[in-house]
Amino acid sequence: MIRTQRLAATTVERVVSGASLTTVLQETWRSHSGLSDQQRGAIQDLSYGVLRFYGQLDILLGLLLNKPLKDQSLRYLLLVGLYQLQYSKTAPHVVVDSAVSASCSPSIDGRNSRNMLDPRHAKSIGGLVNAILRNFLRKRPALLEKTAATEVGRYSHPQWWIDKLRAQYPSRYQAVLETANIRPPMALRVNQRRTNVEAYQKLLHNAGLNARRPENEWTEEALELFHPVPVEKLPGFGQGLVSVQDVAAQMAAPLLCPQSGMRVLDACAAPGGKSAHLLELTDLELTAVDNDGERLERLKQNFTRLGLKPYRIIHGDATHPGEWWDGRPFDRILADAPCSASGVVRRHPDIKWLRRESDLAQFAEIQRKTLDALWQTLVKGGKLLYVTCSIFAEENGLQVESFLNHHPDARLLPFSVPEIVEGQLLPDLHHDGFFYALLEKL
Ligand SMILES: C[S@@+](CC[C@H](N)C(=O)[O-])C[C@H]1O[C@@H](n2cnc3c(N)ncnc32)[C@H](O)[C@@H]1O
Repeated sequence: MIRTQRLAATTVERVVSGASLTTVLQETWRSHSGLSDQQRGAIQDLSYGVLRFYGQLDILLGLLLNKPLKDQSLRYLLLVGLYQLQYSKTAPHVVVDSAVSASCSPSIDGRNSRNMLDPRHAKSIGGLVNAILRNFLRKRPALLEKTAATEVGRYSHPQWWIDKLRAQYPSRYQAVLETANIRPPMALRVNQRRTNVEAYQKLLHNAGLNARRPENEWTEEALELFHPVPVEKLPGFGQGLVSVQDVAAQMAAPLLCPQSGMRVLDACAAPGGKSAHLLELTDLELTAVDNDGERLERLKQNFTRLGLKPYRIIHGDATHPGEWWDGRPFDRILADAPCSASGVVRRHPDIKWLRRESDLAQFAEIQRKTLDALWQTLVKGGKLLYVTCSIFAEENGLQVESFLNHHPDARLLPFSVPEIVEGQLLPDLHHDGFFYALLEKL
């Protein structure tokens, strides 16, 4: 466990310094190729867990320290230890002993080598780690109460994020914040070109995996697994029977109401989840555009796995359609714009610590440019579905309001889904947070 604690600590440290969790983990797997599946799973669990509760753990650690720690790697190791003591099933003495050993053994990445050179220093660091973690165990109820007296400690989100949600959703912000710290379910989209929900549910059952239809009736193809598993364990995954996709994300394709033979543009398409769903539903002349070449490769792999054939895949910029558009207007456009991703924090707990409040204005500007540019490529009478996985009004309701003010030839169409309130679907235990606006060109 020493190694997993250390690597998780390094991972969290790098994320808090500005790197994305997915990127850091990928680099860790590459540079530590000898890790077993179990070790990888443990490092991943610890890193996700610490980031989920980073606000609370950071305040707890502050209460346990007499003065701030200079050694940052030690600080992150202690956060990992506190997370394990509070949230994991590992026996407390195992967590503490392992953290003590991890703190005074030579670092995996070489940064702690001075401890190895000076045994007295190593001993005093080990003693400090032991004292802090045992102090937490002794004084846990009082410390937790003190931590929960602050909003950051209670909700483990940055204060600006909490303030914004409180202002925008006065009666629902607490539930939204609490839900964001709960592990998400694993939702599947059954490829109706290859099988159907009932048949796939049986396949899952035969493989010892149980799944249910989601309570809402938003999409016909969704299943929710009782227990998440790696995709390789899903029967027929490689043969394209199924994809992993949140239930709320599965609303996009039906909301766009595509009809057979239509010219459809997915302008921010990679890695292709919503494009693939569109093609699974209907025969379309689908153009998939994205400005990220690597993500487009993943889109191509997904289409191949699912047996789907788009009309064109274009490495291009949605804000400059003149560079790739053939001039024939589209009947339907999906604009799943880049956004803060504040609605998918359960799946990506790093997001809440990486985002700055000032990022919202930048996202809103890219979204505005994307909408303005794509509108020119839509046929009269055609529909554009604007989507974000954000829960902030700046990227959602306010963005669409401003668009409608500047485009007299646009009309906002209503949805018949009661959970979508003014376009916003807030996250809950069963799905992520999304925003949807269906605009018709008059
Ligand atoms: C929310 S993700 C799309 C997810 C995708 N629709 C799906 O369901 O799998 C947003 C995408 O927009 C792409 N993007 C960002 N800016 C873009 C631009 N100016 N032009 C085209 N694509 C862009 C990003 O590379 C990213 O893949």
